[in-house]
Amino acid sequence: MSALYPFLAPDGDAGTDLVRSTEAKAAESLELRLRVLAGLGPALAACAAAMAAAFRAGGTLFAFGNGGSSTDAQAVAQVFRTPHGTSPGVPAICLTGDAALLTALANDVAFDVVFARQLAALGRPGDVAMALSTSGGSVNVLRGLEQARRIGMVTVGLAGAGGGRMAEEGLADHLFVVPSSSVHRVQEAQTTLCHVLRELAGRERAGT
Ligand SMILES: O=C(CO)[C@@H](O)[C@H](O)[C@H](O)[C@H](O)COP(=O)(O)O
Repeated sequence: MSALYPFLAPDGDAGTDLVRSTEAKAAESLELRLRVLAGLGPALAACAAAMAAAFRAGGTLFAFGNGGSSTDAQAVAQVFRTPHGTSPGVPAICLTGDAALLTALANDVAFDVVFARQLAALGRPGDVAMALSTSGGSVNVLRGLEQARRIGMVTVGLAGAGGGRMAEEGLADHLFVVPSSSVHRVQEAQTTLCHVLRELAGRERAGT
């Protein structure tokens, strides 16, 4: 019987295997998150301070990514916009929420520019671009970061798998690499990093 997931323990070997593999994944996920957070403390604090300064000056956060990272970018925009205790919400927009716009840009221009073109239209110097990618190599994400830098935005990159081109090309002022080649483990750890950044930036902004 699993302590973590008793509902996953039907009779028989298949059920036992499922429980074991689920528990192994949960343990791997927890260990990775703890390791990442332990190694990135000062970098997270520096990034949160830069984000808080941007928000104090009226800046907006733009989050973007593909697939599961698109879902995570939507969660980022929601969690930064929502007030938490004494910390007010900040302007935050996810660049994958508008299907009409995304499909028009992809169909009429190119999929590689779906984030860059939106940032060209909406971004201002001092805004914050947060790019999420598990490979660090999605071209539309890299083009988005390039555009954000051209505008003079603060660029934040979350990548896995060694950081990929996002790391090689130095496209993020604040880069957080999750050392795993598992897309799912990377996404789980990135979600945690985003929540920590929101909390630290909120505290920094509130001066607590
Ligand atoms: O999330 C999953 C699988 O869980 C996929 O949808 C995954 O996000 C997609 O393959 C993305 O296109 C991968 O892009 P990236 O993370 O390498 O930038």
